[in-house]
Amino acid sequence: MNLEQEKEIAAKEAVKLLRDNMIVGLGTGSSSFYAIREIAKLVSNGLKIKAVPTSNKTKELAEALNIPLIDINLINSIDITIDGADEFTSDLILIKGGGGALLREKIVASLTKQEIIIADSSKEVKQIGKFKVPIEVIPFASNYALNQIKILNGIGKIRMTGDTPFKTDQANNIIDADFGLISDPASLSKKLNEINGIVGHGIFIGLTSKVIMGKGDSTVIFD
Ligand SMILES: O=C[C@H](O)[C@H](O)[C@H](O)COP(=O)(O)O
Repeated sequence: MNLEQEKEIAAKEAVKLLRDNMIVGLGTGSSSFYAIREIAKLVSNGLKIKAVPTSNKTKELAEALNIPLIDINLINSIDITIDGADEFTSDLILIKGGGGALLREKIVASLTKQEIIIADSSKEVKQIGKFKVPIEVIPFASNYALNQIKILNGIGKIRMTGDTPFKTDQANNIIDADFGLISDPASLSKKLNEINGIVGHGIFIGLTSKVIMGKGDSTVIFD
């Protein structure tokens, strides 16, 4: 079983939680895309949902697959979201944002009653931090934020696409920051939130209901 198959197995398990009339958050990334494909099949077989995408890429995919969407500003809560992660611990602390979608993902997760994370078995860690923390910053504050990250003992680098800075859906920059293994994610999360110009970061704490991890040809649940 390879990691792609594990993502797919986890995605298939997660979509079993969908019911008629739910508002469903759609994650971003390769694991989420397996789930979106499964959701499209259920919709074409009559499942009645409305979906909120976490990125422009996911929105395009959902539209192409005829999944009905709803504007996030017309709703006050989301019943269930299926999203991926770059790292997770057994106590449901995550790093997200490898694809740059962390800000909308965090907002959607904050509105969500049941946040389901799907992952392959390579994403499980004892302590987060091997994967660099993605941090979204307004371009005006990029250098300031890099210096503030240094004060927090992190080494930040602006994410590039070739020769130009990667741009998020909000036209912001991403700083990928190496803090080593993070012993106190809550404290780091709070400190990053306090830096002016940083609009979001990829440490997710207290937002996840359940991780469904594909392992071999079955799933392991963390909740
Ligand atoms: O910005 C991207 C998201 O946080 C993804 O959910 C995360 O990077 C995991 O992506 P993948 O499922 O492709 O490993």
